[in-house]
Amino acid sequence: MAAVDIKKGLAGVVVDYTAVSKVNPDTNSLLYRGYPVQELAAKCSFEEVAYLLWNGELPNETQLAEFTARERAGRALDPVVKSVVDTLPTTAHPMDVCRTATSVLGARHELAEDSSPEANMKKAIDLWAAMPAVVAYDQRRRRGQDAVEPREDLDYSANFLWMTFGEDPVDEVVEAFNVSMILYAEHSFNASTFTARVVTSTLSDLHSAVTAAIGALKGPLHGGANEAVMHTFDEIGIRSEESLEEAATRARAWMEDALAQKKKVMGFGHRVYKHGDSRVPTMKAALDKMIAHYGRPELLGLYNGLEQAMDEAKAIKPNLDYPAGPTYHLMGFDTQTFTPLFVASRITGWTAHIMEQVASNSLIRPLSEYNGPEERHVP
Ligand SMILES: CC(=O)SCCNC(=O)CCNC(=O)[C@H](O)C(C)(C)COP(=O)(O)OP(=O)(O)OC[C@H]1O[C@@H](n2cnc3c(N)ncnc32)[C@H](O)[C@@H]1OP(=O)(O)O
Ligand SMILES: O=C([O-])CC(=O)C(=O)O
Repeated sequence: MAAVDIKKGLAGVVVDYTAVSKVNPDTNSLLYRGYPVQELAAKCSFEEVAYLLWNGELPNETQLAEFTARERAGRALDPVVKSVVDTLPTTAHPMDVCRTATSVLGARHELAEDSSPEANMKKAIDLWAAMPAVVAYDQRRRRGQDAVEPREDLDYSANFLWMTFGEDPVDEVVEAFNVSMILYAEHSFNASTFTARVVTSTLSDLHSAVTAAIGALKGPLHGGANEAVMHTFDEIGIRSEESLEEAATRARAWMEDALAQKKKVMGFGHRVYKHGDSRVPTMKAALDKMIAHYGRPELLGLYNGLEQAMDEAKAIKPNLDYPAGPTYHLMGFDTQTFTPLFVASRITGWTAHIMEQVASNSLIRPLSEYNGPEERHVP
């Protein structure tokens, strides 16, 4: 039998063109529609970046005003979604809640079966606008709290924090949250985006594709890693009375032990970047600001200790989920809510890819090499 070149995990396989983003591991850079992500994070609101991903250009003032008005008009918690969420146990994983809510919103959308460019753009904006209410309400109901009404005077990030915590958000926190939303928005053919493109390639609808993408993002080898990072911190033990150095020493010992046991430590490594994730320095700077804001140096100790021990032992660098996890923890999100925050952001990238797939579609259907039993017959 001739040897077949199996590309396990599709590693290194170029599947299609995309104009949405460029991940370049050689220059350690990430461009959204040509713009370096660090510049977008420093100079733009998440709304501007969402507009860019969907339209290919940054909005002018008039376009931004019209776009933000559309987003603000779609923020309220859909009463049917709320009633469905209320039937789910509070022990349900928030990613399952997000996935279910997306499915309900799809089934209820007046353009559910329309995949024209105009319909898909409307569905993308509607879903993106609706998701913070779902994520925020789900965290609140698990804490025994009622839903909070959205505020039209706040931007996307500030309103997200408002609807989650019901308190006026602090500018510094909003800024760090906005950075995380921008950095999480898009990353070429990652597993969840590819999932969305596979579903779209069968000419299925946008909400079906996003529902499937949420399922793919949930796993700890992908978006679920931001939650897993916090579980690592919890396992090591967060001790607020501890100094940075003491925390780092304990974290180093934990990592050495984990690696000796050949454990995979979530928040480290990447399929494409081999010398560090382009987004980490920007997210780490946001984390540093939050550590200073909340006065929690021991978290930086844990962060540094794990990073240094991993680098020394295996030269594997952190990915975006590593600084994002403790940042969201400091802001007050439940650990299980971290990946749904990623969902709210990545809806922009997923749906940009869905629209690109529709515009230049070919059914995605690779081949496999059979290695089961030889042909046989029922006795
Ligand atoms: C936003 C995001 O989705 S970013 C990714 C988030 N995911 C994680 O943080 C999960 C942890 N990381 C990993 O599992 C991997 O690095 C992946 C899945 C992200 C990329 O994996 P791949 O490119 O398939 O590399 P693979 O898993 O084969 O690892 C290559 C080697 O590095 C090791 N390695 C890679 N990541 C890690 C890690 N996080 N901890 C320990 N060892 C690791 C592997 O054990 C393997 O070692 P070996 O050759 O001795 O067997
Ligand atoms: O690109 C990947 O494989 C995973 C990732 O970092 C992302 O989706 O943001």
